[in-house]
Amino acid sequence: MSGQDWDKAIEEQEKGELASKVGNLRLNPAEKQHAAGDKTAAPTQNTGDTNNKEESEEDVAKAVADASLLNKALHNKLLDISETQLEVQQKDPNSPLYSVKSFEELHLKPDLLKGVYEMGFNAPSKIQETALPLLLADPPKNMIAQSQSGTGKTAAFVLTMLSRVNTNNNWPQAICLAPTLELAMQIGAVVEQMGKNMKELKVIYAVRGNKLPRGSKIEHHIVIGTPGTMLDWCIKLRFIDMNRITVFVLDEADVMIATQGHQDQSIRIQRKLPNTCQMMLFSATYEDSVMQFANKIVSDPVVIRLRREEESLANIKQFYVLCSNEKEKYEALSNIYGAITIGQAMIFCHTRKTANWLASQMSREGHAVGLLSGELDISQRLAVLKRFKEGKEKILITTNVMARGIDIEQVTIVVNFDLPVDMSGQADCETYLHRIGRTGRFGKNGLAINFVDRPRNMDILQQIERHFGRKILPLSTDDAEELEKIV
Ligand SMILES: Nc1ncnc2c1ncn2[C@@H]1O[C@H](COP(=O)(O)OP(=O)(O)OP(=O)(O)O)[C@@H](O)[C@H]1O
Repeated sequence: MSGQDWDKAIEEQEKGELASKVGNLRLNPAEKQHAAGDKTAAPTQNTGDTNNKEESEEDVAKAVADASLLNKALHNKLLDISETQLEVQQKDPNSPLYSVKSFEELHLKPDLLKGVYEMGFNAPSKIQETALPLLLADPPKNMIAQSQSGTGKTAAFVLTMLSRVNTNNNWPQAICLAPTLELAMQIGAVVEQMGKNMKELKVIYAVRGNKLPRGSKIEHHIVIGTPGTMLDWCIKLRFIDMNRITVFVLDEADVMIATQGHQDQSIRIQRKLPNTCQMMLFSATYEDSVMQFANKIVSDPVVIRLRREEESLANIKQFYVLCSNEKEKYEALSNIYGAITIGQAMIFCHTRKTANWLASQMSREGHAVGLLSGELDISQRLAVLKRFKEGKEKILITTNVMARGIDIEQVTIVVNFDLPVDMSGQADCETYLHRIGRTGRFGKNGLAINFVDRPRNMDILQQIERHFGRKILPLSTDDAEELEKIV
């Protein structure tokens, strides 16, 4: 098969997988609203013009939101995070922390507890154990919670919203903000599933295109939406009486801050809420920029962080292989594959062209290869990622752009076919950490192999070594015995 044939074959294979695999990504707001008993118009796509600056910011925001959506779709069950550490910073020492081991201990409404069990949740996840007693406490606690995707954050705040709304009162009591329509719809799906036994419950989506007549008063208990439309509904159109909101959730704060407009709108909404309203903010990362934003949104919070090993390189063995050109790199890769048993590998290339070429070469040699490339839309990317996750392909070849922010739980080896560099050609250490952090998760030992085109890339490798203060050892891929020793 030629490279091109192969590209075509994989494309067809990916498309074939789609129908069965990505159903729950194709969320239809109209259906969701119908399911929630809503009679309002279905949202449509925005066709408004944007200027160039907004477009580029939107591009970044879209990439970040896409990654988040893919992560959600990939993590359809809880991660095994037994070796992560939970850190809780609490401002009020008079209110002791305690954690629960069962949902019964939370004294939920019977209909809600039934919904939780019907979702197959037997016991709270690690973050839920600690967060839920605080979130459901009286008086309510404000919270900033950070933990990676798939640890149960969404379920925690949805449970809180559902616990706090009184369905006898036909007005909005909980507002939830998400960065995109798709992410808002995903939250809505969890609300509807968990609250399905709460017969009177009504949910509405404040998202682009969902137009209500002027002068409307919303009677739904929970409003989920994106900052722009929510701001209009709350302030300009006054569909919602802000003084009656008792719970405010801001999800995916790290994705939200990719757009300045979203930040400003979120802050303006939050300012209109009463002091008594419980505020919560969730994020998958804990960067300074996220925390600065979080502190503007949530006053006097309990801060919960779930730390994972990924943030350190301590348990990852790092090597480099000197090569002169791509052919030599390919031979080195073949030697590694010939000498050691590799579970699953991720291989990072600098360009789409190299990734395509490498995928076709490896596939020709009989390897089961997945290719995450720039041509794929989000559903296709999900299909590739799912196949890899399910072990149908043992090798995933990708470029930086595609893999950024996507959370693949465990691979045995990461190969930097090309070292990560920034726009100015300098070492991109943050990306390096993100790439190789995919191996060595949860305290297991990981392996990272860097291919170095001499001599220029040696300098980049040394920059990475200096940055992390860790030696990257030379490796000769001609010596099978030496190769065996590295695993
Ligand atoms: N206590 C639980 N028991 C079993 N499964 C759970 C529990 N809590 C959540 N889950 C499931 O685990 C998966 C991840 O949960 P959730 O979506 O709440 O995590 P998250 O941290 O918000 O991650 P993401 O940002 O990817 O959505 C979901 O499929 C959810 O249904």
